[in-house]
Amino acid sequence: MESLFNSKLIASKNTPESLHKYEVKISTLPKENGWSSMMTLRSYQHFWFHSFFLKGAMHAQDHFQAQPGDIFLCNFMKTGCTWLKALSFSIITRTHFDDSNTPIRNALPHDCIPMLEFGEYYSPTGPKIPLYGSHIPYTCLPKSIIHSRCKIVYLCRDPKDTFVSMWHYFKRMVETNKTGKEVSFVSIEEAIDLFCRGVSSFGPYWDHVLGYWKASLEHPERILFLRYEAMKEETESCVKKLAEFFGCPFSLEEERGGKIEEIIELCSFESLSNLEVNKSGKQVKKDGYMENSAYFRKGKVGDWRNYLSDEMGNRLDNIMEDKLTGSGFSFLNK
Ligand SMILES: Nc1ncnc2c1ncn2[C@@H]1O[C@H](COP(=O)(O)OS(=O)(=O)O)[C@@H](OP(=O)(O)O)[C@H]1O
Repeated sequence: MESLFNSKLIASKNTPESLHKYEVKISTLPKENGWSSMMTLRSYQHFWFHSFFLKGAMHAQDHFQAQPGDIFLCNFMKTGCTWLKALSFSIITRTHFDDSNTPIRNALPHDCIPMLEFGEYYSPTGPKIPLYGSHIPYTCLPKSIIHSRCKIVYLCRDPKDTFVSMWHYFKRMVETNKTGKEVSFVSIEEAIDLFCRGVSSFGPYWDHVLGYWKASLEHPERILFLRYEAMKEETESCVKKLAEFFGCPFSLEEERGGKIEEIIELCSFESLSNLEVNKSGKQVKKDGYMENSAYFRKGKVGDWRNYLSDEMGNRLDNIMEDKLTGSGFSFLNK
């Protein structure tokens, strides 16, 4: 495990100046007004991106130099990356921190593991570990990630729960904006129409899933494909799988000493959502802020039923199934 800490992080951090040329390019790309007047989406390499993420993604494509020992935690938005980050960070740093002094107790998991498209190539808190998060689709990842053969964990989630989670998250973002302008936000009915057309942050969701799914079939030793629902149902076996995949499996002694349970408990929805930092902390952004509590809404499987009719749910399921046909992956299979 020591080697994980010694891996060299090489990157050029982005700056407002270095991002300017991307802003110019982005302004020429096809656009959709998206879900809100403050969230224009731009089409780039067959996916829809919010300009803010796209700037960072383009900069990463040009400048990010992955190292063979780096590990990327990738997902479409709202499929559980806060949880995956907390678990992965805890697994990898378990010989450096224990339950009482882990940075997870005092920082949002997103502040422990940097996000590639935010241009944060170094974690603001905690040790320099070669873990990164990203929502960038597989085919749009910086080439050095593919060529250096680093490991990738991909987490997906039932599309209906993902959509509902996303709608709530962006609604909250719009409500806390500081632009001083009146900002519109779509109804859930309009939003699902857009989602079903593939128009959502990092959408289409099906192409996002397919990119990583196909890559995981081609390179199973390098890409671990996980589902949120399986993590909920069999958390222990997923945590063991992650540790093995990261190259730091739990020893018998750790297993007997309850290390796995300790990590699962620390990273559970109940525990994380009740930490002071996650109850009252905020992520300050250009146009406002996002309360850390927005990353911990309900954490339930099947919550979509409280917001979508059966007809809306079936429509989304049918579109997803249609797009995934022939891939060997289906959200309808367990
Ligand atoms: N520890 C833990 N366990 C289980 N589920 C959890 C956990 N932490 C966050 N969540 C739920 O994950 C949803 C947020 O997804 P992401 O973390 O991917 O959001 S983001 O893309 O980083 O903004 C969001 O789902 P919804 O509750 O359905 O909105 C969170 O509540």
